[in-house]
Amino acid sequence: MSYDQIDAPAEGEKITYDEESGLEVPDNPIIPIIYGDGIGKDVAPVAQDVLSAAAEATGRDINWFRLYAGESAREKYDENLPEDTVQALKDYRVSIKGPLTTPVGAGFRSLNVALRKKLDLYTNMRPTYYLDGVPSPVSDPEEMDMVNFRENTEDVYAGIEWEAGTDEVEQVRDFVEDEMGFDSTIHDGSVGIGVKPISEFGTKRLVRQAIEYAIENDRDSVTLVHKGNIMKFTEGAFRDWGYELAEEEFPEQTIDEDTLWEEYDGEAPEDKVVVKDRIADNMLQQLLTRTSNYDVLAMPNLNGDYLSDAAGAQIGGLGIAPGANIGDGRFLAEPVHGSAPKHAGKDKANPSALILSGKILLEHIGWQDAADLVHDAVEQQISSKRVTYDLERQVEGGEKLAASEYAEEIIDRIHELA
Ligand SMILES: NC(=O)C1=CN([C@@H]2O[C@H](COP(=O)(O)OP(=O)(O)OC[C@H]3O[C@@H](n4cnc5c(N)ncnc54)[C@H](OP(=O)(O)O)[C@@H]3O)[C@@H](O)[C@H]2O)C=CC1
Ligand SMILES: O=C(O)CCC(=O)C(=O)O
Ligand SMILES: [Mg+2]
Repeated sequence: MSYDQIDAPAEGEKITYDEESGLEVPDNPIIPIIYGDGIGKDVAPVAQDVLSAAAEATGRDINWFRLYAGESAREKYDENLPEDTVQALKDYRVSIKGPLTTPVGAGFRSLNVALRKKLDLYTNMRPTYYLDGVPSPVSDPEEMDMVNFRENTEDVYAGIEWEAGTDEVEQVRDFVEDEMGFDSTIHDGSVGIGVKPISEFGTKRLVRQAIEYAIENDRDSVTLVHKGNIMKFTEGAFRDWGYELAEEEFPEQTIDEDTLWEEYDGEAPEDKVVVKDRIADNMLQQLLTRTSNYDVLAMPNLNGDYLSDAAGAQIGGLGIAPGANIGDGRFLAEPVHGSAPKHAGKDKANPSALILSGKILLEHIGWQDAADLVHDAVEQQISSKRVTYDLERQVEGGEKLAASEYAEEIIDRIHELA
């Protein structure tokens, strides 16, 4: 396998994939890593060290393959997302990345979204769970144990939009008003117009992953989160296709909420996953008021983006909220947070979100023992109150550590726990 400006590590083997048997993972895999922009450059190298320590403590060896995107790629390649990077992510299948900055209002489109689309990583899975000792603005943060499945390739993130003042936007306006009959719906004068595609295919493969996850992990419910009362033919269709998929493909394993009450008096049998739906604005308050009623959530792209940051705030904030992008035979771990430019280059941002994203990666390749070590070491470290600035400011008696010091102490704990 040859690339233009990068070389794969000389040591290590490739993770391979077969549609029938899934991933084949050697004990010395090559795993690509993109450090990312902003705080990515602070948290990624130290998270990498923590994950290497967990692998070594369980008798394995990760051979990291550094790839470039965003600022680092502009320096090396004079472009944002080189073909080398995309090709290596495809070739090596299981990877991890830090955050990449996207300019607001103008400039290039999101490289994070581009990667998800180019690799067809159609699900963004963001688990939100409580770690002992984590400070939280709510009284019962331990009630939060949700896994968000966010559709990753369509919705308003498809990037189909036209800028105010262009010929294109005026053509779209004419089409919408004159040919589609929405006369007087759009205000006169400057306007930007976007398109929100939500497909049956995109919805069903996302909801399928969410239901499969719920079944495999013994979860109680899958909630479809949508704004289908207003956006009837996009988010409303998302809800309808979600229920349809559950009925078509999981008739024995799922029941809907009506059946739950009519046949089971609100107590679902142990072997059934309840499929229900909530309108998105209500869901955002239910996160706070009825936290323990929710388990696995499945939703279109924008709802999932908003909801995962809001849920993360309840369990300590973006500094500890992990995630991963998942497709068929491809996986890219990535925290919920962005590049937080104002904290960049100061060795202060919390690396836990990226470390715990790496924990999802370890689980994905079947290294549960290494994943457990990472989880336990991070939890112990937070309970010790020796934490990064974001948690220190919320913990009584906390001591502030640099990101690198915090990660070193986690590595010491991994060695002690192993
Ligand atoms: N997947 C990706 O790569 C993502 C990229 N982005 C991009 O990142 C850029 C910045 O976005 P922005 O809206 O500021 O959101 P960010 O998630 O980057 O940061 C928002 C705030 O969250 C807190 N925070 C985030 N990460 C950490 C961390 N690791 N440790 C401690 N605190 C943290 C900080 O809060 P405080 O200052 O209060 O301490 C920070 O100011 C944008 O260009 C955006 O497009 C955004 C989200 C995801
Ligand atoms: O790509 C970006 O810059 C932002 C994306 C984002 O907020 C997310 O995926 O959570
Ligand atoms: Mg986001």
